[in-house]
Amino acid sequence: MSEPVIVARGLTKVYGQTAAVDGIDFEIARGESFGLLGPNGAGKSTTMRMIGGTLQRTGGSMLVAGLDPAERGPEVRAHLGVVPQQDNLDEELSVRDNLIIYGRYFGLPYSYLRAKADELLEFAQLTDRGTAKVGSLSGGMKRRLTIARSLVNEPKVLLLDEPTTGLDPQARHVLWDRLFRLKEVGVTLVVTTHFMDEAEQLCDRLVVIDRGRIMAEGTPRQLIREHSTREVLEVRFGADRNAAVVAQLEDIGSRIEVLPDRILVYTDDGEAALEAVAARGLSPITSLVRRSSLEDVFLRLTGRSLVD
Ligand SMILES: Nc1ncnc2c1ncn2[C@@H]1O[C@H](COP(=O)(O)OP(=O)(O)OP(=O)(O)O)[C@@H](O)[C@H]1O
Repeated sequence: MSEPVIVARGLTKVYGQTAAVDGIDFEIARGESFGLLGPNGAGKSTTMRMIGGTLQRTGGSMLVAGLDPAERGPEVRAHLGVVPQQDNLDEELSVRDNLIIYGRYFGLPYSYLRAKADELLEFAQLTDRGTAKVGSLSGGMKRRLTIARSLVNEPKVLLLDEPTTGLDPQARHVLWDRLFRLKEVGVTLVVTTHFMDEAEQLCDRLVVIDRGRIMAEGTPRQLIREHSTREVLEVRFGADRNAAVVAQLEDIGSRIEVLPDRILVYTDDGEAALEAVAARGLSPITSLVRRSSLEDVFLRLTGRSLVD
């Protein structure tokens, strides 16, 4: 790995009796797109806030661009763009003024900010909405504006906490496209998400995090290869028949998972597994063969689904 831009060692945050983040280690390289994938409450936002220096850790160490955010918060934040989980734009101001006023917090001059705002509006595909009040924008537009705003000080590292939660599929794809562009010009992206497709789309490398601990680390492909089979056969029999059929499915794949609404058969050849199910005289209500995903990795590691 090239020289890491973020290094965490034994990073810990304890609230009362609860460890929200329980001694985690990770390194993020410059230009890398790094993900923290985990369900609600896993400790992702807490980790992000410790990186950004807005929350004090209770243990371990952390360096961001060679500086400790606990001691040098303002300097660290000058290197970072921060996109919080909830948009905190000023709804009463215009789209353009949101960018300019945010830039003033960094002490940037108006002459610079006027030109920068034009560039960022174009990046966010909001040029024709520059004078509109933020309150009139759609959720996807607000999200793009929040990202544009985070870029006003030209940060080399962007922290994105659940960037597409609450957006419809089309708005998510537009946002991913914008993030790809940033990645192309060398911005380091640190993304938290509980969407496995988002992690697969955006992240070069990720950690799977659950209850404040790292369960696994690698590229999406490595994680799938190490913790799952090539394919998965999903069959639905109806909840009342599940128990009766499970015993007959057990030796078809290398592993099975029984979820409330379906049974997952892990196998390298889903079609062959489906034929084996039919050969036993079992007829599922629906069946589907698909590639293994990070959701399967999470299920394997924790016994639970990413999204409740
Ligand atoms: N101020 C606080 N006081 C006490 N407990 C907290 C506080 N903030 C977070 N926690 C707890 O720490 C754990 C991790 O929370 P965190 O917000 O980091 O999770 P997350 O992975 O970001 O999930 P989400 O996607 O829901 O934000 C949770 O159990 C949460 O209840």
